[in-house]
Order: sequence, then structure tokens, then C-alpha cells
Amino acid sequence: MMNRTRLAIRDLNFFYNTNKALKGITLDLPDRQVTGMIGPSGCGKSTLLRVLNRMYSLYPGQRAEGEVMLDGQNIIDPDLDLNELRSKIGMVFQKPTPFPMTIYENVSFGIRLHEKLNRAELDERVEWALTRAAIWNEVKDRLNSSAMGLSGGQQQRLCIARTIAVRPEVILFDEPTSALDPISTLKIEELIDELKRDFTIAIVTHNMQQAARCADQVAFFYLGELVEVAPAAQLFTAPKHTRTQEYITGRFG
Ligand SMILES: Nc1ncnc2c1ncn2[C@@H]1O[C@H](COP(=O)(O)OP(=O)(O)OP(=O)(O)O)[C@@H](O)[C@H]1O
Repeated sequence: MMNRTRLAIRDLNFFYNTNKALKGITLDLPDRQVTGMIGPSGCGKSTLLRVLNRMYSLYPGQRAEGEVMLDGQNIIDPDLDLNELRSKIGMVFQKPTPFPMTIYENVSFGIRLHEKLNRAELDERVEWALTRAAIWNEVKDRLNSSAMGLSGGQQQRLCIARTIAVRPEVILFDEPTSALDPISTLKIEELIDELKRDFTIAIVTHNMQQAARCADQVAFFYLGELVEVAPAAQLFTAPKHTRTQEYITGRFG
């Protein structure tokens, strides 16, 4: 059974100037479940994540139309408070992107932007976020060391801690393990599984095994359209559309 909808995408179109990169997307992200987004290069997966956190707003010539409803608000409304949105929808990128600061500062930075906590509360929140991101034990004795000294996998878990530190409702992962070794990848996948107890998650991945392992439902995109969305087990064993079938059996993409 799917949980109730946390984020509802309705008839969403997106344009890079005249290039229509998303065409009439309608998709629900169920609360505290993982939605996997798959499809061949250029199908619009990353564009969709950029819409969900309003990254495109920085670029003239890029625009969205339609509805993306979160907490009764359309997040593509130009009047929306972007700071508030970014505290509700967090994003983890393909390459780990720690700030050139200490481990502690990486995690506390975003919290300070959004909330006024005293030192003890801040310490507690930082520990909580690092614990939830399964990296506390590795860094607790070096919180004041530079984040740049961590391994790639540790840096990615630190970025996840930084994202959850502001207690978002939704976390977007854009190919979060494509720069990591198999062991670090497994750790991130286990972490995603654990984080869905509290957060609604979307993950873009090129790796179909990863989608099958992590996702409750999987959405297949092709040329800017959502071809099909189904529970993971169903999409990978009994897809309804020929395009999906061809993609998952490796005939293209
Ligand atoms: N900055 C941009 N300006 C113009 N067109 C763009 C821009 N970024 C992406 N596009 C186009 O939008 C479409 C969707 O691209 P997008 O990057 O979302 O695909 P993707 O599915 O994430 O691909 P990949 O798996 O390779 O990351 C493509 O046709 C792409 O050429």
C-alpha cells in the first residue's frame, strides 16, 4: 500500500527557452516512501529535480507551468519564499559537495540560516543529523577538522547530514552514488532505506538494481514524458509499456 501523497505533481511542463524538457508530468510522491526516477540520458530526470527545488529560478529563459503541491502551496508559484522551500525540500547531488569548512560547520550552516538555536541545541541537532546520516561515530572526535579531509563516501554522508539537519519533508537525491565505490554505495542505499521512516524521498538513478533495491515506486521517463509509474517489483517484472520493457532489458539507454 502506498502512503498518502506528500508532493503532488500535476500537468507539469518545463521549458529551457523554447525546448520543452518536461511534458505534462503528473506524479505523486507518497509520504515516507522512496520514488525512483529512471530513464535514458536526456529524458528529463534531473530537470524534474531542478523544478522541485526551484533551482531553475536562477536562470532567465527557464520556466515551469502546472502544479507541484506541497503543504497546500504550489511550489512553482513565482511568489513562493525560496528559503522556506529549501528548508522543506533538500537536495543531495551526484558529486559530494561539502563546503570548505569544518565538519561541524558544514552541518550547522543551514540550521543557522533557518532557525535560531542556542549552542547546546545546535550541538544536539548536529549530533542528531550526523547520527541519522550514519557518520557520527566516524567524525565525532574530529568535528572541528576540515570536511575536505573525509573520504568520498564520508563526504556524501556528511552532505546527507547537512541536508537532513534542517529537518526537510522531502529529500531529492540526484544519482547520489555514481561517484562512489560499491561499499560506500551500499552504505548510502541502507541509509536511504532508514531515512524513509521520516522523510519523503526521490532518487534519480541510472542504476536499475539500485532503483529496484531502494525504491517503493519507480517512474520511467522518456523524452520528457512520464511513460509509467508503478511499484518497483511490478515495473521491473511486468512493465505495461513497450518502451519501459525495452529500457529495463537494456535494449536502449
Ligand atoms: N541548461 C539547459 N539548456 C537547454 N536544454 C537543457 C539544459 N539542461 C538540460 N537540457 C535539455 O533538457 C532535456 C532533459 O535533460 P535532463 O538533464 O533533465 O535529462 P536527464 O534525464 O537528467 O539526463 P542524464 O541522465 O544524462 O542526466 C534534454 O533534452 C537536455 O538537452
